[in-house]
Amino acid sequence: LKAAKGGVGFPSSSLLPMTGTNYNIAKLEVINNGKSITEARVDIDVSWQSLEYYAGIAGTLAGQHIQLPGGSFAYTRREALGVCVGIGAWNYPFQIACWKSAPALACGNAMVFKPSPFTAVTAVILAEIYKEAGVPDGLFNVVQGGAETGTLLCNHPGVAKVSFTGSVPTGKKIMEMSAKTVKQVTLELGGKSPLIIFKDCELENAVRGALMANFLTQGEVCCNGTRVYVQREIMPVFLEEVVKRTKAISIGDPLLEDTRMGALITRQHLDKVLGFVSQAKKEGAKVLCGGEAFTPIEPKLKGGYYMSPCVLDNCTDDMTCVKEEIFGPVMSVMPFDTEEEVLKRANNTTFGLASGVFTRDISRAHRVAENLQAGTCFINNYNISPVEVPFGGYKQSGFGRENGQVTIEYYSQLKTVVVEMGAVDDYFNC
Ligand SMILES: NC(=O)C1=CN([C@@H]2O[C@H](COP(=O)(O)OP(=O)(O)OC[C@H]3O[C@@H](n4cnc5c(N)ncnc54)[C@H](O)[C@@H]3O)[C@@H](O)[C@H]2O)C=CC1
Ligand SMILES: C[N+](C)(C)CCCC(=O)O
Repeated sequence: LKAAKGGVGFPSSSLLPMTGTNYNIAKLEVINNGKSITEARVDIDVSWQSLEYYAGIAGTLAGQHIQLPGGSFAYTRREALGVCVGIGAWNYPFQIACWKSAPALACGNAMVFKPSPFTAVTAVILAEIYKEAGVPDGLFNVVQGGAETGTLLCNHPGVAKVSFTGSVPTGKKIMEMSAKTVKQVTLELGGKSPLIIFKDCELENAVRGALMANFLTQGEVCCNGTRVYVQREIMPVFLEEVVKRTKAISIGDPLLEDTRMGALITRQHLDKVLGFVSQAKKEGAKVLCGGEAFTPIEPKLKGGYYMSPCVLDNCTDDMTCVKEEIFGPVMSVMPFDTEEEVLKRANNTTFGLASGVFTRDISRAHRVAENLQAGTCFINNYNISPVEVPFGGYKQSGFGRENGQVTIEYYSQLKTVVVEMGAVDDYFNC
């Protein structure tokens, strides 16, 4: 925890080469994932905040006392589920491991965590941190592997719960496997979230919000607001600003302080994202900037999986780039005229992870938030996720929540104890 906070090293770690105090988890996460060091630091901050938050909540877990007639009473106890499995995605490797294990351990469970094979390293660092903090052996375990390992964990009869972050197709398989022994399931799946920008917005904030909604972690974020609906009157000025700033994003060595966009996760994934851009062009979208493989000047970065962030104009709701999760730095922009129309279009998706609205009209903001079918609605910002605030999906984006007090309910079960203070009824008259 100390290391996460300030770069204080762990003497016992075999994985972290110690070169002073600044070789910290964030740096390792950059090497793990490819995101910029500036972002990785935020991820690690959010991670230790999650550990502290649930450590605090652990002492507050309580049941209810219910009085019954005749002096009898009942009480409820919040108890652990048992062994919980966490299966993580590669976009927020350390943070996901914390978001799952912190509430799990706070509720008295053990956790077996399987990171994505693309980002295997930092979950092991978390295990070392827990060990140093005094967590007994076996309470938090990291198992490495891919789909086969995940399948074994989900089918294991000794596992009480599976918490999964990843794609919708894998989430469906997890649910199916878990059904065999009635395991509880939390699913944090994909999205194609709408971001609605009204003409009365604070434009500067709306433009910044659109960048936040699309370009963090190279666009590989499940709750990204990739369908950007802009009220027609402000479309030209919005596009001008958003394109100007998108072009100015510094892409390159993610370990450098000035870099704001690093490399995508794999060559295959980069090709997939570039394929979405080609398909968008074929379907009539106009590339206003980016959407191409990018080669940084430094020779050592040649062959890296970089691409320039892309803004697509002339998009319509039926295009592939507007319907499917791209999971890369590609923003699709569409005009709208009325609130009623845009709400219908925004909700016309099988996903429901997040949503956003920019407006200065307070009534409109809350009305839109109420009517958007998504687990989160950001008003006048996007993609901020304080640990106190529940995060999770509607529709095929999943169910269950992470963060916030409510997550306790997803990692515990309620026992009712009924106490008779009088005689037992002679009901059978014998
Ligand atoms: N919602 C989100 O945060 C994420 C969404 N995705 C989406 O999924 C796409 C594919 O990325 P992947 O890493 O292949 O995601 P994925 O959903 O296949 O994998 C996520 C995790 O599940 C594990 N897994 C895969 N198949 C499994 C199975 N049958 N049983 C149990 N565990 C299994 C993986 O090893 C990994 O740890 C991305 O391009 C993106 O569109 C990917 C990562 C995160
Ligand atoms: C931290 N935040 C909100 C940008 C993304 C967290 C969800 C994810 O795992 O993609």
